Amino acid sequence: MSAIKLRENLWSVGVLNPALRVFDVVMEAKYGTSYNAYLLTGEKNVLIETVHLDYFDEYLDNIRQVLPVEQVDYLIMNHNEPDHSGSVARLVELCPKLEVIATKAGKKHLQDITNLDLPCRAVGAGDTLDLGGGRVLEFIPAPLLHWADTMFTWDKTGKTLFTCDFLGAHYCEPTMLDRHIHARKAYEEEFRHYYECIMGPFKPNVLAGLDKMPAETELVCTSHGPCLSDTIQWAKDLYRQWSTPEPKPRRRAFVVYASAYGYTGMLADAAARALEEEGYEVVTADVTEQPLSFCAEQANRADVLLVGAPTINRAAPKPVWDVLTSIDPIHLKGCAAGAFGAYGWSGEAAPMLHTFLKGLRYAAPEAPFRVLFRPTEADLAAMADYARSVAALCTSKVDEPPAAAPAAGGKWVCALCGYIYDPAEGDPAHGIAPGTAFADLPASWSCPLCGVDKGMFKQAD
Ligand SMILES: Cc1cc2nc3c(=O)[nH]c(=O)nc-3n(C[C@H](O)[C@H](O)[C@H](O)COP(=O)(O)O)c2cc1C
Repeated sequence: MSAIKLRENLWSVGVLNPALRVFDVVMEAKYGTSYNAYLLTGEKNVLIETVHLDYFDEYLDNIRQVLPVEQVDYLIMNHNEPDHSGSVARLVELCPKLEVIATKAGKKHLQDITNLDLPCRAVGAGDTLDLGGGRVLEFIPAPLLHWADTMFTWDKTGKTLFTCDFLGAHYCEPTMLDRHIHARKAYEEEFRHYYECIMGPFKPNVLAGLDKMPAETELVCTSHGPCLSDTIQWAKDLYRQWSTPEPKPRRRAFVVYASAYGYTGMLADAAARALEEEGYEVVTADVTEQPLSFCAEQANRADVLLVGAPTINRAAPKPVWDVLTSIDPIHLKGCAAGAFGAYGWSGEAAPMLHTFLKGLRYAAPEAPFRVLFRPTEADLAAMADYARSVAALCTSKVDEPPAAAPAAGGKWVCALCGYIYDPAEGDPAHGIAPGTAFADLPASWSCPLCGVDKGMFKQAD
């Protein structure tokens, strides 16, 4: 793909990778992808993103179709995953006077990815870059969309928002414009697939990101797939719909199991009955009868998860693992889980499942529950007790009322790395005196451990 003029002073200089079929190890890419990058020209010339290292030469050719690469003044990195930042080191080699711009977390990622001490300016909310000629870029941090370092860059003059992965899709559109997509249905499916795999784990951040998009945006330049102009509202509406939590009047439990001779199934039924009596909305599924997609969805929406498997050849059978490895572990706060199963002599399955669930950071009882061959009535009663003991560990909320305005004096915790800001201690290493309330920290303050912005902190329980 060559350089494409998108607007006055704005060029697409990214590349297509139509042969890609698997992205980030786990994500199918039926139609390949593009590594998008943009060049803003004027008194100062600005590149936004680089591309995957394998495509650096093509990227360079595209830039050179517009201007000599040595004339680029700034490189803005909205997000530093290596598919976008992979070529930064080579670009800096060619343009030693280039100044790189990223969030504080982005600067750190970039240094860890290039292993170089790059000339990088860290920017935060409201910071701007004056390009001369009346063109000023504004930076809008939008953390965890989908990395800690993510930000949007807003070009008010061109009414263009550079969103990196946000609103993107793995799709090759050679013209780079949504209005030219021929296989519309295929693109829409990829748009959804991309949301589910990349943005889905960060739904609250997606809603925050939508609210940060300037209303007058006319062009959205993403980092994968076509730029959006005609379909901005369509894309925003879908992101909002997919990210808005459904009402949850009751806690949900999912009892999922496999069973060769029905013994583990008997335990599953006893657990489901007990949880129903506890007031839970309960779904039960045998993994050999229900599709993995259904089981994965139920596991991800459950407040309490009970996983059962017989021991088969000293392990739990694969279909059960398929469900467990489909769980998105990012938002399991408050959720509880337990493992159970029938066995014949060695009984490894339930302990293995239990260890895995604890590894995902579910609240879990001390031990799994297992029974030799066919459960007795006493075993079924004990299984019901076990299910209740798991439910007792669940602390997830039901239909949470809108968050009250945070009190100024309490502790705050970083959602990314767990660092706790204690007003009593302050952060003297960064000029914050003991006794400074979180609300009084300057907007430029960031997490001393991982570098994310203040906005990533939540009030500690
Ligand atoms: C092919 C096969 C392999 C098994 N391997 C083990 C094993 O390694 N260790 C064990 O404790 N039980 C083993 N068992 C016994 C089952 O775990 C036991 O029959 C259990 O009660 C089955 O429960 P279910 O009816 O829920 O499938 C095996 C059973 C089968 C059919």
